Parts: sequence; structure tokens; C-alpha cells
Amino acid sequence: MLIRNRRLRTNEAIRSLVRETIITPNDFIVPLFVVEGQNVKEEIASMPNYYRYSLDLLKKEVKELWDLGLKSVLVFGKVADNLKNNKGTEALNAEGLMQRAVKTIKDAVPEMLVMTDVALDPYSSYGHDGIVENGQIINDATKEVLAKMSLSHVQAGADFVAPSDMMDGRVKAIRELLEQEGYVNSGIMSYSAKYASAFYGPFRDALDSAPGFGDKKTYQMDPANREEAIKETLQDIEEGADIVMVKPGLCYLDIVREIKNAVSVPVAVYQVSGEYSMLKAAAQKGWLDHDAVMLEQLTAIKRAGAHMIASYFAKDAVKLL
Ligand SMILES: NCc1[nH]cc(CCC(=O)O)c1CC(=O)O
Ligand SMILES: [Mg+2]
Repeated sequence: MLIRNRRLRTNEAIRSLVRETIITPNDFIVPLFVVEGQNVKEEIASMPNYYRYSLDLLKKEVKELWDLGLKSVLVFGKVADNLKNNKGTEALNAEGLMQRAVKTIKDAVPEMLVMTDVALDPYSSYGHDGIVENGQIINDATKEVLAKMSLSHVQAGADFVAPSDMMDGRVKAIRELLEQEGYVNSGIMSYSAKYASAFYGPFRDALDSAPGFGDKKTYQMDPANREEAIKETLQDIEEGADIVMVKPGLCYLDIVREIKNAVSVPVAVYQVSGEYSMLKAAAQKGWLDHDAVMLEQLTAIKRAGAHMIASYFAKDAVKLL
């Protein structure tokens, strides 16, 4: 035997010396759900140990994240039903929940990198990511609203906007408006290859944003497609995306690797709500070792080519590192 692969696995010292992928707090973007009210910390029913925070409690939470070494957040607002309409006008309200959440976070921890989700679904009476006309989700009118929404977020202090809607041409519309208004250093993390996934179920509970009719298959990608993901991603880069994203995570690691090999901008992966809930449920039943499986999954996502991971496990993970 000239070659024995097991020599490099003999003990933890040699294993750690040859390890190719290491998870650190720098890898994470922490999703945050915010709601109106005072002193609210509500657990999301389908996401054990994950919460919606009112802005007063959000301060404490972001300080805690910062102290754990987590330096980036991605904010989602749960909008009251009476503020929803077809055009999502509440999304543009300079005093809206999202805009106040951004200011709250920057007040609490000025160095925290604040990213905001840009899509109409939490603001839409139809629960769709775009404006609806005759049962169709209208692309071009929607991208103009998304650009204004992005401007409103950066005016509130957001560092990056993260369009998650999958309308065609919205990155260009956003980039042009931000440039025109002088926000030349505000970034765009585009959800470039976002699949029409059933793994988003718990998130839609968290924000009460499930589509009121139909599904999202006319704008989000077919899980069966691979080449289309490359096309979508290259297009977003041409339109000015600073960071591109693949979403969900685990089922799409082949896509992550291909995109990683094809582009030279950072690639983010969103390990989505359903991926979180699945492991929490199995762990609650005692069927899986929560911490070991969590770290294995995060390592696999990074090994596949993720430069950064938006994950509900961020806090759990860094506490173990
Ligand atoms: N457009 C909104 C949005 N932004 C992020 C997610 C999903 C995140 C998750 O499941 O954790 C969704 C839901 C959807 O597209 O229906
Ligand atoms: Mg696209």
C-alpha cells in the first residue's frame, strides 16, 4: 500500500490541519422578522425558537448578534392587513415598519450591515411579489415600484437592498434609480436564482404572506432547471448586482457550485425557513442530532461555493464555534 488516505484522518489534529472548509461568524447573514407593537417577541409557530420582534426588543437582539460576531442582518417586516393593497404602497412609506426597523438597528449598532428584503408580497393584498392585473403578475410596473422601495430603504439607512421578487429587469431599475439619486455606494444583493420552492412555507407563516391565489411559478424558477439559473445570474450581474444568490440551499448545491465556477462576484446562499423547520422538527423528536446536522449542512453549503449564508441557524451555529 503506497497510498493510505486514512493517514490524514488519524486524529483531530491532522484532520483540522487538512480541513478545507471552516465555518466562521463572518459567513452569516441573519434574517430578522419585525412587527409593530411594544415588547413583542413572538415565536413563529412553524419555526421553533425563531421570533418576530417589535422595534424596542429588536435593539437588544441586534446588540446580542453583534456581540456574537454576527455583523450582517437581512430584515423582513410583517405588515398589518389593513395596510396591504395591490400596489404595495405601504412599502414606500418613509415611516413604515421596515424603514423604522432599519433606523432602529443603525441606532443600536451603527456598524451592523443592514440588508432589506425588496418584494411586494408582505405588502400585497394578493400576497404576490408583484402588482396583479387580471390574475397576472405584471412585470414592468412592478420593477418601478421595487426601485422606489429600494430607494426608500437606502434613504432609511440600509446598506444593501435584496430584491427577492424575480421580476425581469428589476436589478437594472433599482441600480439606475440609486445611482441617479446619489446612492452610489448602496449595494444590491440579488436573489438571482430563486426557485419556486415549497420550502418557503414557514416563512410565509412568519410574515402572513402566502399567495392569496395561485402560486409563484410564473416568476420564481422551476426546480427542474439548471442552465436557466446561470442565465438569470449572469443577467443580474450585467444589470449591476454586487452579490448574487441561490435559494433555497441544500437541494440546490449543484446550482451553487456551477454559479460559483461561472461568476466572479460573491455568491450568497439562502438556507430557507423550511430547511430550518425540518431539522428543528426532527431534533425535537430525537431523530437527528441537531447541532451535528446543522454544522454538517452549513459546511456543505459553504463547500459547495457559498461565500455567505443567510441562515436562521446563524446564532445557534456561532455559539458552537
Ligand atoms: N419574496 C419574499 C421572500 N423573501 C424570502 C423568502 C423565503 C425565505 C424563507 O423561506 O426562509 C420569500 C418568500 C417567497 O418568495 O414566497
Ligand atoms: Mg432574473
